[in-house]
Amino acid sequence: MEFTKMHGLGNDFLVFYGMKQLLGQAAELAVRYCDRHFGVGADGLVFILPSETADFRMVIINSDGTEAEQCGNAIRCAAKYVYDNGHINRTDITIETLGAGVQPVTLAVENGKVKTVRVDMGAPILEGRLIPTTLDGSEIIDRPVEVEGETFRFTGVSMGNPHAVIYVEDAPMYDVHTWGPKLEKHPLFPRRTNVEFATVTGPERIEMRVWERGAGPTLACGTGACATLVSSVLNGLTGRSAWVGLAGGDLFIEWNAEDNHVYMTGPAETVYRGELAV
Ligand SMILES: N[C@@H](CCC[C@H](N)C(=O)O)C(=O)O
Repeated sequence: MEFTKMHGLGNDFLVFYGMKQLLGQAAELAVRYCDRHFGVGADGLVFILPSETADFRMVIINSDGTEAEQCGNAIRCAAKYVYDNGHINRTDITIETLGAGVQPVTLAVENGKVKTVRVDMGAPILEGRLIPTTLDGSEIIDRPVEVEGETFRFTGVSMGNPHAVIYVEDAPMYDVHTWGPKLEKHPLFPRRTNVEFATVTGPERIEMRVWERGAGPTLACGTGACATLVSSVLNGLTGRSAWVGLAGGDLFIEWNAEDNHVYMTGPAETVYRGELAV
C-alpha cells in the first residue's frame, strides 16, 4: 500500500491517492502508522479522493484516529501531490473538504513542481454554538475558560474545525504540553478544540504555538494560523493580514474584508514515497 510522506512547515502527513477502500480502517491505520517509533511517524493521514463538486476531495485523519473537518497544511500538501504527480495540469484547482466545502487553491510552480500554495480557506465561523462551544453569542471574544483553578481568556474561531486562541507573553517559549491537552478536552468545547497560544509582535506579525486536537503538539497548524489572525483582528491587535510565525516556519494569512474569506499562503514539501507493510 503506497503512501507519500509530505509536510507543510513540519506538520507531516502520510498521503494516500485514492484507496477509498481504506477509509473504513483509517482510524486504526492512523494510530498504528502515525506512531513515530512503532510506525512511519506523522501528525495524520490524508486521503485524496474523487469529488463530484471539486477537482478532488480530501479526508484528514488525525494521529489519534479521529477525523478532522479541515486541515490547512494538508490541503497544501494534497494540492502539491495532485499537480506534481500529473493528476491535474492546471494551477488553479479546487479541493473539497468536510469542514469548508469546495476550496479554490492556486499553485505556484517552479521547475515543474509546486513550491507554494495559496488556499481560500473560506469564511471563519464565529457564532458560539457553531464553533462549537457551549457559549451563546455571535462572537466569542476574550471569554474565560477555567481549568484546574487556572483561568485563561480565549477567542473562539472555526475554520471548519474548532480553535481556541489564547494570548500569552512569549509564545515561542510557551510549554503547550501543560495546558494544551486539558483545554483541548474542556467541556466548553463539545467537539474538543485545537488550542493556539499566540503573541502579537507587530501590526503584521504574530508568533503562535499550537496544541492540536487529536494530534497534540505539531510544528505548524494552517487552520490554527488562520484562526489566530481572525482572533487578532477581532481583538484589535493586528490588521487583516499578517505573517504567522510557527515552530516550523511562517504562513501569510489574510482575512479579506470584501468576501469575508480567509486566505492562507505557504509551502508544501514531498519527503519520500513508501510502502506500508499491511
Ligand atoms: N494541522 C492541521 C489541523 C489538522 C486538524 C486538527 N488536528 C483538528 O483536529 O482540527 C492544519 O494545518 O490545519
